[in-house]
Amino acid sequence: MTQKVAVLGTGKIGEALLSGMIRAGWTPADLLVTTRRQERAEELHTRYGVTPVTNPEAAKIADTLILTVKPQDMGTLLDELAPHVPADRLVVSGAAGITTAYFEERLAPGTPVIRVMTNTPALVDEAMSVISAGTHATADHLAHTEEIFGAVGKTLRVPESQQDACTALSGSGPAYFFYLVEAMTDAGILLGLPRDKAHDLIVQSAIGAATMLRDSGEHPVKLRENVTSPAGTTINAIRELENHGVRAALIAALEAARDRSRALASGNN
Ligand SMILES: NC(=O)C1=CN([C@@H]2O[C@H](COP(=O)(O)OP(=O)(O)OC[C@H]3O[C@@H](n4cnc5c(N)ncnc54)[C@H](O)[C@@H]3O)[C@@H](O)[C@H]2O)C=CC1
Ligand SMILES: O=C(O)[C@@H]1CCC=N1
Repeated sequence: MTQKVAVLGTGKIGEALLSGMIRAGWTPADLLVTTRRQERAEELHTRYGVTPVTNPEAAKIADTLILTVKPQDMGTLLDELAPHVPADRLVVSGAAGITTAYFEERLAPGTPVIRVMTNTPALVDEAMSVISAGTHATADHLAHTEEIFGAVGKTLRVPESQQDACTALSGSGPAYFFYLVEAMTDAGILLGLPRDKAHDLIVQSAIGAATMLRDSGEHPVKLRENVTSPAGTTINAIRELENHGVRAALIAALEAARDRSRALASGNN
């Protein structure tokens, strides 16, 4: 039987997922989208051939509802949606912080809910999506969700108690790497390189390092030690990173992101 999937609130993450599903072979006719603005709906229809519907129509037609609005908009969406969702629909939330219990309290008793935290590399099929089942979600629901998010990268099942930490690590993770590239490019400027050349050098170094991390099987400490020659250049840079507390800053930064994810769960906007 054909499974229809609706993406409700098709912004950056919703569109990344949708486009990846189509690249992976999903039929656009089986994909529905909801948006707040009519022009956005037309744009998505023109770009992908998917069908724009209203939120209640999505609940009626689709087997799986993927909710990708901002956490702050989830309450309003659910107020509109919940009365229309039959209890046999699978509801997947892609929002930071919001718990499966939050949905279960607002949907018909027994409705299966799954919480997913993906990230923007979904745009290039390199997402990391972490998946947790709510009370009523079965192994089949988990497998179906993995199939959907597997279209845009890797998936990992985690206990829901780890979702806020995963949000801090991989959900927000790409931003830290972009920030690092931005800061290292500034360093290149300070050292007298043109910005475009500095950018290219750093980006290629990032791609090389990421590929080694993924493919070499080596621990990151070993990979870093291999770059760090006795009395060489790298150890001088590492000493400055340690002097400036960069490791502690990263730990504190990710802890702050985790705490913010927890706060979003308690409706703290
Ligand atoms: N941006 C990121 O890197 C990541 C975001 N997320 C999560 O994904 C969700 C979406 O984030 P983005 O795509 O960045 O936000 P976005 O703002 O680009 O997309 C959300 C979309 O939902 C629409 N919307 C809001 N209320 C609606 C309603 N009632 N009916 C229909 N459409 C509605 C908005 O118009 C907007 O287009 C958030 O919950 C966020 O926590 C998860 C992982 C990474
Ligand atoms: O910053 C945020 O809240 C979202 C969730 C993870 C990445 N972006």
